[in-house]
Amino acid sequence: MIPETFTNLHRLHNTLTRTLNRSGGTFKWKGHWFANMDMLITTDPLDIHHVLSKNFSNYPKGQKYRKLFDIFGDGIINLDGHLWEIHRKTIMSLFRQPNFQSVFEAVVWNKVESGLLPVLESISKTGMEIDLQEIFQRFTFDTICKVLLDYDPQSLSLNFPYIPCEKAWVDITDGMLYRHLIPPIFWKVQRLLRMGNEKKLSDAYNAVYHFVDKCLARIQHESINMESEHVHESFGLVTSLVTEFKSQSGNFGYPPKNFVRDTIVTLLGAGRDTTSTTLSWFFYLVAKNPIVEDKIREEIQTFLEMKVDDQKNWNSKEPEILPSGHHVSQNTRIILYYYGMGRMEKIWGKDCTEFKPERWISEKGGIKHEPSSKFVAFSGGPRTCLGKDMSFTQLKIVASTIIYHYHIELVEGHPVIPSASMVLMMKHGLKVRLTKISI
Ligand code: HEM
Repeated sequence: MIPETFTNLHRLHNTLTRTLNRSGGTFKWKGHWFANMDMLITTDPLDIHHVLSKNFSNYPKGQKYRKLFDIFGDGIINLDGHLWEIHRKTIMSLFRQPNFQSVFEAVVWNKVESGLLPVLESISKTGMEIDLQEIFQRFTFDTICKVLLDYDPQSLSLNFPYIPCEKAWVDITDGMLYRHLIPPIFWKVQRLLRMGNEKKLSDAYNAVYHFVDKCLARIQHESINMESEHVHESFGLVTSLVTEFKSQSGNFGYPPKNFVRDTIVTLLGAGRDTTSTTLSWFFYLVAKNPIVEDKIREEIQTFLEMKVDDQKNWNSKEPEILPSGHHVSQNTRIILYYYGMGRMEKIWGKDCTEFKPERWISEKGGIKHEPSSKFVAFSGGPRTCLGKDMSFTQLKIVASTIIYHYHIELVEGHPVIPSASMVLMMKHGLKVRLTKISI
């Protein structure tokens, strides 16, 4: 049953969403006794608010989560309690440094000019089809590496170089989901024997660690050989990470072993496929709705003339009853089902599956904001995504650059379906043809 579920994940999502729509948004699933995997799947905004915000302290991620996402080690995504608080404050204060946003913007613009536009220009001239998803994965990999590690691997170049760490993330996000779908005992045995999905994961982990360790060794080497007053200017993030950890942790003292590596790997993982996948689905929808493409282009033009935005697991520490009336205990794995949430008639109305960007625009013409318990793409409560602003910067710059310069046409007959991965990438990529717009 599991391998079939895995290969037909998009059908599973559709069936699950239909069932949730019929059952009022939440249902409980009793797993096999040997798997110890009872599940409560919910799309109910009140339950989501309860778990993520109101009774946050009763829903730590726990050891099970940490074992599933072992690639991130002691990175923020795996932590609970006091250590999580320190990591959160540390990363927040780095991302909120006065010049951080402008440095990030500069990195993104630079990649647009040195990588994205030359590649699109060259491909559009030949009239060949391209996989836009791959372009976005390479783009976001280069920018996140540059910001975190002060190193641009230039994976988005005309010769499309093979960089093991860049490719490894696809195996990691697929493999993580596989671990979620099978009883833990199975993947643990596979890991012990280094076979199947676990062999692939282990190779992918090694590729990531090798890349990150090499970059960190270079930073360390260069910082030793540099005049102390220049260290901060060049290697801001890694150096500041340790300094900031010490200041945030008070008497906690020195960062744990592997602190820098785990943090960098976590931020690489958090920052790459999330943004590239968002861009891929955005362009898929835009290409299917040319009127929207035209409207966006018109807006960019006006703007320029004037010179002037998955799913998660939680366990309950103490048994309790959720707002939807469902009882949860320590053995209930709670799935906050984000895919289904975006398709719930109860939340968004009968037209919830139609592409209507205007639903996000208020009567006065501004952006209509929804509470994070309803629009949960960036999570909510104390664990809200820390890279939301970064990803919006990147999404806006890339989307407007491409729409301004090119008309996008989907390659007919190419199947666009979600892959079996933690971040819902497109299984076969997004094959398109580009036509240059004469400006
Ligand atoms: C469209 C892009 C993005 C989406 C949809 C997104 C979504 C999310 C979600 C759903 C979570 C909660 C995960 C969980 O609790 O298990 C999260 C957490 C997080 N995200 Fe993002 N993210 C995006 C981009 C980024 C970027 C670019 C970064 C920065 C490099 C980033 C950094 C983080 C961090 C550090 C956390 C952990 C917060 C915590 O546990 O306190 N994200 N993100």
